[in-house]
Amino acid sequence: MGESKATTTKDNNIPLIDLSLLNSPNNSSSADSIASLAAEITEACETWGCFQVINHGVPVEQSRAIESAARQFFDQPKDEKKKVWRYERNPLGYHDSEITMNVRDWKEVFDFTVQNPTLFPASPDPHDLELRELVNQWPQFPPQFREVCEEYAKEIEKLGYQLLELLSLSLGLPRQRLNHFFKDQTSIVRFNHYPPCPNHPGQVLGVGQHTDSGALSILAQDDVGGLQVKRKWDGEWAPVKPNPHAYLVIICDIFQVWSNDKYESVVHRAMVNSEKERISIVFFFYPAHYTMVEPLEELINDRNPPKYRPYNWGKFSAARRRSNFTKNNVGRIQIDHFKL
Ligand SMILES: O=C(O)CCC(=O)C(=O)O
Ligand SMILES: [Fe+2]
Repeated sequence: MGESKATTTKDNNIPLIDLSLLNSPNNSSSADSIASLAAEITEACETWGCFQVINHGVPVEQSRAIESAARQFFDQPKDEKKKVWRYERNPLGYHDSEITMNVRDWKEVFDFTVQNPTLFPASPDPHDLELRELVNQWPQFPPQFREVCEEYAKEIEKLGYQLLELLSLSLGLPRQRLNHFFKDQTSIVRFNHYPPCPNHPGQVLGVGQHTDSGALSILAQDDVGGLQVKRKWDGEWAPVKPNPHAYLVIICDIFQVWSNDKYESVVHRAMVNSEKERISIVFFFYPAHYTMVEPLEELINDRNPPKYRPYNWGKFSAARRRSNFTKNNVGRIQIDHFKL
């Protein structure tokens, strides 16, 4: 008999975690049941660097409303969308020319922040202490676009905190250990729209392989499919099958640093479809701009010394944004630059 190395999660199925314990009306979650949820998350993060959640508490009407608003917005002529064009001083709104790892992506995007306005460094220069207020740009059409986005942001932020607390427990830390980093959060909700790509579907990527730079990303996608995550144990691409009831939770670079590499951010990409357009909606949970990101002191010791030197989230993120505008991200800043 061949030896079986299969564990519960090391197959082709991204772990599915049920959060009904936290989101049912009369939830009487005991410490034990929360601990077992946290243990599921530990395994998922170590094995995959991502997991799906169901019974996540975000009302279905709100996810439907935001998907429909995104679709109606992108369906407009380019000139209409350009009325909320993002520019370097205020990088929120619409744009269509993102570059991932030096390759132009086949997509258009609309971004808004969860806190409006959001305080952010004016430049990546570490000596420049000037801050700027980033202000959302709301389109006139579809009507209620702004309300739909703001309502959704409140719900997805609640889920973000629930996941943050479970992740903190999953690392053996107090439940609210990480919450303070998000007091003045710089989080963004992003709509990604990938038009059909009839000519070169094999060569063009909707978004090239990358890791997300924040703490976690919470991703919803429509029924077309195309998102893939890289399996950590063999480097193969695994498709994330569309599930209208689930979000994909992605461990991002900040968790990799906080956990001193116990959790690694997951590499992912989106393929284009030759016939169908595709939409995804991502919540990027980002801490306050002044956050110094470094391995958490409780998780390091003589045998496990810090693997990263501290970096400033706002400056890091400003440098990433600058490289999007210069359309040249050769040497784009990565957490590897802070590796000890
Ligand atoms: O559209 C997708 O499924 C992936 C999007 C993504 O990875 C991103 O926006 O960072
Ligand atoms: Fe991503």
